[in-house]
Amino acid sequence: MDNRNKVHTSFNVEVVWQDRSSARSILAAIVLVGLLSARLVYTTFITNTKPLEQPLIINSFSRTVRKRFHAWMFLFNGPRIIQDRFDKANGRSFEVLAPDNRYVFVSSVKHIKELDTAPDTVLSLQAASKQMLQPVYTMHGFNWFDRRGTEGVGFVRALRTLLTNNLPQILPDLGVIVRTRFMELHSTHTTQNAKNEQFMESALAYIEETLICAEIVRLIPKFLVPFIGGIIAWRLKSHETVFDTLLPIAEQRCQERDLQNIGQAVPEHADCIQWIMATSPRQNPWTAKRVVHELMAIWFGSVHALSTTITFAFHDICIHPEYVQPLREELQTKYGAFERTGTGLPLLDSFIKESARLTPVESMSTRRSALQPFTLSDGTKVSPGDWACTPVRAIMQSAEYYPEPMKFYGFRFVDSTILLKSASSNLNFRQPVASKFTDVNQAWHVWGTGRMACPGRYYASAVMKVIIGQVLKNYDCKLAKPVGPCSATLRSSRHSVATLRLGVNIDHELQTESLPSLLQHAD
Ligand code: HEM
Repeated sequence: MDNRNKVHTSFNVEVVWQDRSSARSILAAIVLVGLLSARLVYTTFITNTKPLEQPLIINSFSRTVRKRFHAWMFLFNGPRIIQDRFDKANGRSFEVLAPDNRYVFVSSVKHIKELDTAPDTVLSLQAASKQMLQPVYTMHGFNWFDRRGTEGVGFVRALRTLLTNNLPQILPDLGVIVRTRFMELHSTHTTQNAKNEQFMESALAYIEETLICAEIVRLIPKFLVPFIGGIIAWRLKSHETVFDTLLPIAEQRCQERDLQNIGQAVPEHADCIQWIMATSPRQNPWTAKRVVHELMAIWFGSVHALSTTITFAFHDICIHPEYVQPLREELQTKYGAFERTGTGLPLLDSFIKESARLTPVESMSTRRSALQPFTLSDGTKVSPGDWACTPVRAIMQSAEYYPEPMKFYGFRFVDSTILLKSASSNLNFRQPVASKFTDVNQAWHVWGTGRMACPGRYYASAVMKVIIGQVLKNYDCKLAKPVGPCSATLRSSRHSVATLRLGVNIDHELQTESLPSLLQHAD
């Protein structure tokens, strides 16, 4: 540990929106701005203009333009707009407009329950995810059903139960992979050790491409979607590579499944492909193509939020260095037990939770797209196509649930029996009731709410502890650029733009590598 003070060189870990993709992102942004303007003109002048004989035409026109302008502003300033409306709403439901959507935000226990108990044929998470990700164009033609359960919800058991139960088998390997990967980063300067480098590259690019391209498809006028979406799908290569690489594996597994059904002995596999297959509908088992589509959707859902949350946690480690020592002490004494069980490390758990509370990836949670008209008990209407959702960031930063809500207290969630000897009162600041990062309740919507809360959260939490734990144990961490923004906003999401510098006791040159690639290796 002492030699951390002797650091004389460092390497950079650049996260999420990285150098090698920035050219692509800029190009996409230019295209996007062009499309935005086209859509603004289209919606303002074509779809919203009233007949000329109407009185107050000028007023109505300027109102429409103002409304459209605010809706477009949501793309660049979503979290602030949601916060402002939340502050004014005083616990009532409120509306936010985006260019392509009307969002109805609810934050009371009663209204959230109404969303959770609405039938899947009326309010749909699947339909909201489909609009958000445009999988037909970004995920190799995956056209999932709007209605939840049409093809089973086996993936919930696969992730919530089977994946979680297997954490003790997965975590030790994951720890080795993370350690090795970081050692490679500063010793060889290459990333050539993956089994299939092209697949790994594509699996990472696929996340960024999905985000950017789904955004374009959502914003262009509807009649252009099949045409432009088709071009995008054809131009994107990463989703094709991911699909083509996984398909033969899934085909082989399907063959093994068929052989097993007629009583033949087949190899055993303990991985997500197998669990997804095992939990697919018995009557109508999924084809290899369907299994790969499911994996691609889960891959997107897991990597994006996970890697960004980890990055923000690293950012907080850099700007709150007083937490490093107690976290290291906990890791030294308790990491082994955590690896064996997949649970534990309460200080690190609380630190990550506090980081996610103050810098959540998302400001909107529990998204449900209305398939049929829906009315909340206060009379607020959610029309087909509108979304009902919760203002997760605003709730998590509300004084109603969190004392001194805007202050970072890394250990505020730990049990009061785990008091730190010799720690300042800052470090010992506690919430009235202890809680865990994986909890789901009225004050904590990071994983959604109710019956559809994220089934991958136990895995996500454990993976974060492995990665952050390994870095804390072995490296000093600081921001390469301490001043300047650490994130960029798109709609209601924040994306990290931070660069971390990890100090090690070896000479080497600067190198950039992305955090999500660690996760690729873990897979
Ligand atoms: C920090 C990381 C993550 C965050 C913040 C997150 C957050 C969420 C949220 C907000 C939802 C929607 C729940 C609702 O609307 O009520 C969700 C659903 C889901 N998540 Fe996660 N998630 C994360 C990681 C993961 C991982 C690692 C996996 C897979 C291993 C995963 C798989 C899923 C799936 C399959 C669903 C859909 C559940 C359903 O339809 O019932 N997530 N997640």
